[in-house]
Amino acid sequence: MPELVLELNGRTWTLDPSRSYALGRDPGGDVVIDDARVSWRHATISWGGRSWVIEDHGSTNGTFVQGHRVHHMEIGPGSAVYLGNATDGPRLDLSGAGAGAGAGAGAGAMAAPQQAHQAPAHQAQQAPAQHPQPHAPQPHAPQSGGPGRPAPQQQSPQHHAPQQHTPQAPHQGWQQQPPQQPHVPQQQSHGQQFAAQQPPAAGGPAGAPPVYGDRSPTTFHQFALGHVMRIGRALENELVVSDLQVSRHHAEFHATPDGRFEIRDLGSHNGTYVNGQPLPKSGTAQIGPSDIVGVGHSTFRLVDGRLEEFVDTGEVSFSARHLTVTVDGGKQILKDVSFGVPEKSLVAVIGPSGSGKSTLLKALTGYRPANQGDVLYDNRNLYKQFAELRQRIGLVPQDDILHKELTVKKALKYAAKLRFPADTSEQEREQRINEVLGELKLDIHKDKKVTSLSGGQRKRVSVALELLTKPSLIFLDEPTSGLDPGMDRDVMQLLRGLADDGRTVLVVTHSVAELALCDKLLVMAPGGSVAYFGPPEEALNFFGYSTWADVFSSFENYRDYDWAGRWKGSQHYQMYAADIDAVAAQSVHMPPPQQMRPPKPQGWGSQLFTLIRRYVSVIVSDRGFLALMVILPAVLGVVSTLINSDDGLNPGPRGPNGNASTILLILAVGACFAGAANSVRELIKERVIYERERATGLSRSAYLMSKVIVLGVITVLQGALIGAIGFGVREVPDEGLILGSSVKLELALPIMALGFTSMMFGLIISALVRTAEKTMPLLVMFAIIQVVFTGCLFTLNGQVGVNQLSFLMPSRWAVAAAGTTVDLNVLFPNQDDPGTTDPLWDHDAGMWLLDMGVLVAIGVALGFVVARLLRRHEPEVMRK
Ligand SMILES: Nc1ncnc2c1ncn2[C@@H]1O[C@H](COP(=O)(O)OP(=O)(O)OP(=O)(O)O)[C@@H](O)[C@H]1O
Repeated sequence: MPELVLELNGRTWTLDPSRSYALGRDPGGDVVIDDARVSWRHATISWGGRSWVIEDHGSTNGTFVQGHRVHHMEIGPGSAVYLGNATDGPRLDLSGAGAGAGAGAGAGAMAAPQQAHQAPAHQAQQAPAQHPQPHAPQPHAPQSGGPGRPAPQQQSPQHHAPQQHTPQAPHQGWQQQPPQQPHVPQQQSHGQQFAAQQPPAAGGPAGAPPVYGDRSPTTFHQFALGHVMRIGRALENELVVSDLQVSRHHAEFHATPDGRFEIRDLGSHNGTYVNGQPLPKSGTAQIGPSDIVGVGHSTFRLVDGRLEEFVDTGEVSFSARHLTVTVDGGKQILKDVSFGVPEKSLVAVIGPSGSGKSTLLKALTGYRPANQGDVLYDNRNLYKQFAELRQRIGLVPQDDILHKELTVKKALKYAAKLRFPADTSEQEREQRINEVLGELKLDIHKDKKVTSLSGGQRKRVSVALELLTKPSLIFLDEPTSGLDPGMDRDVMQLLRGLADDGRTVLVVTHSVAELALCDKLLVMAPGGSVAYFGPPEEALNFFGYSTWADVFSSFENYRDYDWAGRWKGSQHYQMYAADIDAVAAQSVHMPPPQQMRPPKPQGWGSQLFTLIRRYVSVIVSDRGFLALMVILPAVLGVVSTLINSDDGLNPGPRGPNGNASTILLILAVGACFAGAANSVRELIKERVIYERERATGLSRSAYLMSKVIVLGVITVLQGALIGAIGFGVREVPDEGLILGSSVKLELALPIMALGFTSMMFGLIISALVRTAEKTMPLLVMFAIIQVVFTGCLFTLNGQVGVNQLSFLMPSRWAVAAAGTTVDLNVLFPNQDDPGTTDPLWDHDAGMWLLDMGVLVAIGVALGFVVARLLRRHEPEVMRK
C-alpha cells in the first residue's frame, strides 16, 4: 500500500495507509495546525482502499483544493490542500514516499521524514492556544452555599464581580460538581453525514478539482455547444426542477456555437439569480466558470462545459462574523457578535432584556442588516446575495402570523397562494400544504379555527406556514412566550425535529427549561455583546452558577463588567468561536435597494384578488363583526328619526328649519363613526402578518387596496343604510339638483362618501398607532372634531381661520353636498350675519359636484398617507 508524505510548514509526516490522521487545532490530533481559521477537528486523511481521501468534518472555514471547497475528496501525490482559506490558509503538500513517489515528492519531504506517530512532541508546541489559560476569567461562584444553593448575597462588587478561572477548574464553591470536559465540537458527525450524501462522481480522480464552490454537486448535466437547456417545473423542460419556487418555464441556459454560455430568465415569478443578484425579468447574462446561477432551491455552475447542479435540501451551515449594529447617535446596540454552526443545528439565543436579541435576529435575517460584519449562509454572503437567499429563510415572529378566524387549512391555503408562483396549480399547493400538515402533525387540526387551538398548536401552525416554501434556515422569536412548561417542551422538541430533519434553526427565547435540546447556546450580555457561545450543557459551569436566574442576576448587577472580554479570554471561545472571529470585520455594503427587493411570486392583480378573498373569508367567519356591521348603521339611522321635524328636510313655514340641520348632523356623524370604526383596528391588528408577508414579496399597494375595497364596500353599504333610514322617513324636496326625482339617493350619496373618507381616516389611525388600545381614544377624537366642523352647530362661513380649517374636514363637505340639495342656506341661515350665505351650500348642481369631488379627493389623499405610514412598519430592507 502506498505511503503518502504530507508536508506542512516545513514539517513532514509519512502517512501510513493502515490508519487515519486527524487534522485540526485539537492538540490530541495527529497533525496539529495552530491557525485560528482551522477548526478544532477540521479534517481527516485516510486510505480509502483505492486512493487517499481527505474528509472535511464540517469545518467552519472549509477545506480547499484548487480553489474549491471540498468535503470528501480523493487526493494523491501532487495535491495541495488549503485549510481554512482557499488561498492563504495553511497548505498541505502531498507527495509520494520512496521510489514510487510521484512528481510531487519534494526534496524536503524526503530529507526530513517524520512518522506521524512521532508527532505529539511537536504538536504540543504547535498548539499553545489550546491550553487552558491561567488568567482566563471565570465568574463568581457561591462562596458559602453548596452547589444546591443559589448564589449567595453579593458583598462587594470587587469581590463578587465574576472571578476568573477556567471551566476545567471551577471555583472551589463548586467542587462537588464534576469539572466539565471540553465539549468536542459536533462537526464530525455532520461532516460524516454530508460525505455520505455525495454522489460517487463528486470526488473524481485524485487531484481533480471539486465540482461546486461550496459543496459537491447533487447532479450534473451535459450540454453541447449550440444547444439550449430550459429549466423549469414543467415536465417538458430539458432540466426539470420539482420545486414549487420555480416557474413552469423558468430560465434557459444557452451554449452558443462560439463557446460562450448564457442564462436567460423566461419571465420567472421568483427570479433567476447570478451570484445572488437578480436578472431583470426576461433578462440575459453571460456566465463563466466562477458564476453561480440560482433558480429556486437549485444553484448551477459551469465546470468544463458541463452544468453542475446543487440542490439546497436545507442542510446549510450558518455563521455570523463581527456583527455590529450602530443606531443614530453612534451607540452600538450589537457589538462584534460572531458564532457559527454546521448544518442541522438548533441554536438558542438567550440574554437579559435589552441585550440585543431582537437586533441580532433582524441582522441575521437581513430585516435590519448590521452596519458591520457578515452573515454567511453556507459560506455565501447573505447580505450581498440577499435577493436570492432571502427566499431560503423562514421567520416566525413572536406574534402569530395567522388570521385567527380562519381554519388552519384555509390560513395555509391563502399563505401558499401568496407565496408560491402564480403558475402553481391548486393541486400542487394543496399537496405541499398536506405535506407540511403531516410533518408537523397538524392533520387532525386542519379544519379547526386557529382561535380554537392551544398556544403550542398555534405556534406549530405559524411554523407550518413558514415551512411551506422549504426554508433552510428558520428563525423564531420567542416561540414559547406565554406557553406553559409542557407546551414549551413541545415547541422546543418540534424545533429539535426540524433541525434533525435537515435545517438550521435559531430560536430567541426567554425560557431556559429546554435548552438542553439545542446544539449550541448563544448568551448575549447587556450591551449587545456575546457572553458565551457553545454547548448548552457547559454554559452554567462556564458562568460558575447553578441556575440561569443567578447568571441573569449577575448580568443585571454587573452591567458594566466586560462580559465580552471574559468570553474572548476563555477556552470555550478558542474552541467554538475563535476560528470565525479570526477573519477581519467587514463593512456592510448592501446591494442597491432595487436588487434587494423580494421577487413578487404573484402579479399585483393576483395578489389583490387573493387578499380580498382572504379578507372576506376572515370577515365572514366572524359572525359578531358581521352583526355589528348591520346593527351600528341601523341604530344610527333610527336615532336620527327621533328628531321631531314636521317639515322634514323642507323649509318651515317661515323658511328656516333648524331640525333639518340637526338631522343632517346626526346622519353625518353616524357615517363618520361607522366608517372610522370599521377600519381603525384593521392595520394594527395584522401588522405582524403584514410585516412578514411584505418580506416575502407582498405588494404594499395591493395590500392597502384590498383593505380599501373590502372596507370601502362595507362602509358605503352602511352609509346607504343610514341614509335609507334617516332620509326614508322624511319629507324631502320634490326635485334634486343632479338626480332629478331621486332626491333621497342624492342626499344619501354624500353620507356614503363621508363613510368612505372616514374609513380612510380610520386606516390612518390604524397605521399610526403602536398598540390597538390607542385606537379608541383617537376614534372618539376624530368623530367629535367632525361634529364640530359639520357647520350645523354654528356658522362656519365668515369665521376666519376656523372656516379654512373646516375645509380639511370630510364632514364639512358631506353636509355641504347634502345641504346644496335641501338648500341649507335657507333652512339654516347665518345667524351672525343674516345677509350672507355659505357658498359651499349654494343650491346649485355645480356646487353639489364640487362638494362631493372634494370629499372623495380627501379620501384618496388619505390613501396615499396610509401607504406612507405603512412603510414605517416594514422591514428596513423593504422601505423603498
Ligand atoms: N432603533 C433603535 N434606536 C436606538 N436604540 C435601539 C433601537 N432599537 C433597539 N434599541 C436598543 O437596543 C437595545 C437592544 O434592543 P433589543 O430589542 O434588541 O433587545 P432584546 O434583547 O431583544 O430585548 P427584549 O428581550 O426585551 O426583547 C435596547 O436597549 C433597545 O432600547
